Amino acid sequence: MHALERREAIIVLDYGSQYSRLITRRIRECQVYSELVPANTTLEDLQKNAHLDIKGFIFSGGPSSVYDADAPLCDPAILNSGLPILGICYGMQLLAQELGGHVAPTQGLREYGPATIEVLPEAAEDKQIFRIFEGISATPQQTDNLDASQPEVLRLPAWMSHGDSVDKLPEGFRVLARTESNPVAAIGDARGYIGLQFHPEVTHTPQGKEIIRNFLFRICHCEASWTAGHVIDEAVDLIRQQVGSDHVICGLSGGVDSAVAALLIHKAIGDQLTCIFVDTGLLRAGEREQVEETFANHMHIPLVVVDARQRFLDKLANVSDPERKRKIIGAEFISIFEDEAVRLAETQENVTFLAQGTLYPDVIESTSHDTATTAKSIKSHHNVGGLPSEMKLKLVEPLRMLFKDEVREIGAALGLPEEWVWRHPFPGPGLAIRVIGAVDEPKLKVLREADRIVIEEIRKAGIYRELGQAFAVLTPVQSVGVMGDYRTYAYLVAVRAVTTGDFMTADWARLPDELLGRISNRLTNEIAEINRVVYDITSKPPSTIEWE
Ligand SMILES: Nc1ncnc2c1ncn2[C@@H]1O[C@H](COP(=O)(O)OP(=O)(O)OP(=O)(O)O)[C@@H](O)[C@H]1O
Ligand SMILES: O=c1[nH]c(=O)c2[nH+]cn([C@@H]3O[C@H](COP(=O)(O)O)[C@@H](O)[C@H]3O)c2[nH]1
Ligand SMILES: NC(=O)CC[C@H](N)C(=O)O
Ligand SMILES: [Mg+2]
Repeated sequence: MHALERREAIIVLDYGSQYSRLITRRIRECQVYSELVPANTTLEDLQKNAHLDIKGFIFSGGPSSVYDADAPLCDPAILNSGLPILGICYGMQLLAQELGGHVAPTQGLREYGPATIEVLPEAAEDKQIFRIFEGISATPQQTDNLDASQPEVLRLPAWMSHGDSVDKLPEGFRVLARTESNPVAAIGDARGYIGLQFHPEVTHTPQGKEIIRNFLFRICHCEASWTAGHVIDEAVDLIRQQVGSDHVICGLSGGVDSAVAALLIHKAIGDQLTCIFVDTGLLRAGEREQVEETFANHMHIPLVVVDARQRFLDKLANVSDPERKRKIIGAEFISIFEDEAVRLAETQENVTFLAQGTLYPDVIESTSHDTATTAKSIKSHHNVGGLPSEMKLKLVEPLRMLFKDEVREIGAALGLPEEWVWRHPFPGPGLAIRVIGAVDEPKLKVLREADRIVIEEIRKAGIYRELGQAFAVLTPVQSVGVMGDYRTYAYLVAVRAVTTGDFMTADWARLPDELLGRISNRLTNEIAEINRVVYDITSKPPSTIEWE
């Protein structure tokens, strides 16, 4: 076992919630180290990890019901460890049942989505138990909606997703909050056992992060000391351990993720690294030149540029199914990396690793490759679910457990130029998944031009940084127009701009009318193949950010 530095940790037991890893991520945002482990992990297993100084546990939500015969439980030694435990949703129900309470299907309304919890004023009487809500208040906006005749009740918006409820408390517990339809929305006892029926880890529970902070700092007495510097040191250690003296090639795309992956690997193994940038022909206007120039100026790592434009176009000819496109592109990338590894092997020994800037959202939406979860597959991101089943190179993915904003923070700490840190993500399959349907060079040309105009106008309006992503989509729809008294029959382009923090959920951006007008004007005036422009006003969910 590698000797990692011993650090305070909160262990999250995963009962299968979509949000399990969001919990660990929220904890890390509070600068406390956290690990997600399968629900059947025992205290003894955990104690074998010398680097963990466990300060408390969180039981996640999950799809099961605790009274089912096959419901996942927890190691009794964890319950008896004397360490604080926060149970969320299923986790609260489990905690309640295992400590002698009772859980049953909810009488009356089940709760899915937004709800309002009322923190009971009498709960504040016992300061020890009330620590989880200490110092929490409604925002002025939330207070505006309050009933003035009941000023003492603290009402907070919260995200709910449950059909079971705790109907009998374990001994020593008291109810801390309720909702209109559920008398037990939060419970606690003096030892630091807390149950929340709502999800504090999602952004739809605005005070959720404060509640998690209370658990970490007031109940578990953690110190806020886990920083980007630690994450870097640890990643560097793990890379050295995994790679040894072998040579790594790193797929570099010009995006922030692969740049940060390359910097981390370079820090770990120096000149055992070669970066490879593939010109897929599916890139945006000027992108190749830009990547070459920025890389030469800022990174001191050898870069190989592969011109694979024709290869990709040939493979994609007449393919219109989005999943097939993604799989073809994923396989082509790998085949190119393997060819390059062979070429490099003429001058380097043991070229055995391929590094990618894969992030957690790529992993979770692609498949349940992540052993600790059972989430459903949405689309095959080319670098995860789109990978061929047999690969000659072994993967190094130092960012696989992180979210975009965490990667940006690490990039900044590693000295990546700000311009690069804040670049909008651009998917590896590139314009191929923004030309809806079959891809060919004439369509790519139209879209490349459209994309350039959209981004140019957004930068001019000074709102590039505020947006998570912005781009144009070339639809296969053609419609009738009139230009200079002529009839036109040309393409419909959709403009998409979203705001998001972690790219797991996103909202459509409320772009100013004038900006939308200018974009529409320029697209139709400057590109003959376009005579109609629409703006995409769907959030994710139910849509995704990309159209394919
Ligand atoms: N043109 C390319 N050449 C080489 N590798 C690429 C290319 N495009 C994508 N990749 C590889 O696929 C991975 C995933 O791509 P993805 O677009 O998610 O990440 P990124 O480009 O590094 O960052 P961002 O999400 O900010 O665009 C990259 O980290 C990189 O390893
Ligand atoms: O490297 C990538 N390979 C892919 O196959 C891929 N598909 C989507 N994306 C990017 O992932 C984020 C979420 O996108 P979706 O909401 O469309 O799933 C957004 O930032 C997308 O641009 C990809 N990135
Ligand atoms: N999201 C959850 O954790 C749900 C827990 C439990 N299955 C319920 O419906 O109440
Ligand atoms: Mg990219």
